[in-house]
Amino acid sequence: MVYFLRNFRIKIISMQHSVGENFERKKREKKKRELLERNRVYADSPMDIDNDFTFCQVSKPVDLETNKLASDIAEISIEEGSSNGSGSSQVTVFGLRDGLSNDSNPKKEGTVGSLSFTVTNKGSSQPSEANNLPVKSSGLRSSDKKPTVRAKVPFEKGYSQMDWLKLTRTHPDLAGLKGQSSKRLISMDEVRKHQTEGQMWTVLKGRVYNISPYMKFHPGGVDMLMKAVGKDSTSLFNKYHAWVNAEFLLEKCFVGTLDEGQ
Ligand code: HEM
Repeated sequence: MVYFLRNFRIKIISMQHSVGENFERKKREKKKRELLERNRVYADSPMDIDNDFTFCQVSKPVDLETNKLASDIAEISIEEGSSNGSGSSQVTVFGLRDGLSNDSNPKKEGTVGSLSFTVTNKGSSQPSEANNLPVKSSGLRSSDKKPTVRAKVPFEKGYSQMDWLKLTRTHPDLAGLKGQSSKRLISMDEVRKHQTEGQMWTVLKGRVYNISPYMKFHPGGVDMLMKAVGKDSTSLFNKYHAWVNAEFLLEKCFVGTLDEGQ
């Protein structure tokens, strides 16, 4: 009896096992069917469905043709007025590089992300006010412009801009006024007369300075600054460095105001 009961229990347990195994197998098959179904939907996906993976949406590859076109554009204008309300804009291009400017199809359409656009090649023609397009004075690309030659000269020991600032704080009379007031009008004739060692006058933006003490401190060199002596150097100054704060640098060299009436 005991033997029979034990056998019966073993049978029940093994049945439970096979039912459990069946259940597990069916579960696995269902999962596999689902994966196969997904694989059918993403048929052109290079992913291997037998492996564990995460689905991710990969955007379309960047249009290399559009990129190439963009690198060939010399100048571009976007006409907001011609936007057709569907997020598309009219882009006018000036001066495409050689080869592209003779394109038989001067109009190109394309999209970048959600932006769609039409590119109209105007060849080498210059934009003009006549056709209501923005005008660029030279029509040259910035890379075509000649770089301004920097002619800074190395300063002698003791003649740095810091040394100059120290001197302006300590020297009692850099302008060489010898007690005379700087609140007076100075004629151009008088400026011309001051071209000697220690008294080198120049006019800058309507103010007269004695630039003699600044000579050796000038970062552009003595020779350059000598061109300013005895004359109005405003245009020369602006040509080389309109950004320089001469009012501050030459504050202690101020001798008077130019009499513009003469
Ligand atoms: C009259 C008052 C002037 C003052 C206070 C002055 C001051 C300066 C300063 C502070 C710099 C350095 C600029 C920088 O580092 O960016 C400089 C550079 C230079 N200055 Fe003057 N300058 C004067 C007049 C002139 C004049 C009249 C000429 C030309 C005839 C000239 C030619 C130059 C040149 C060629 C450089 C170096 C170029 C460069 O840094 O780009 N400067 N000057």
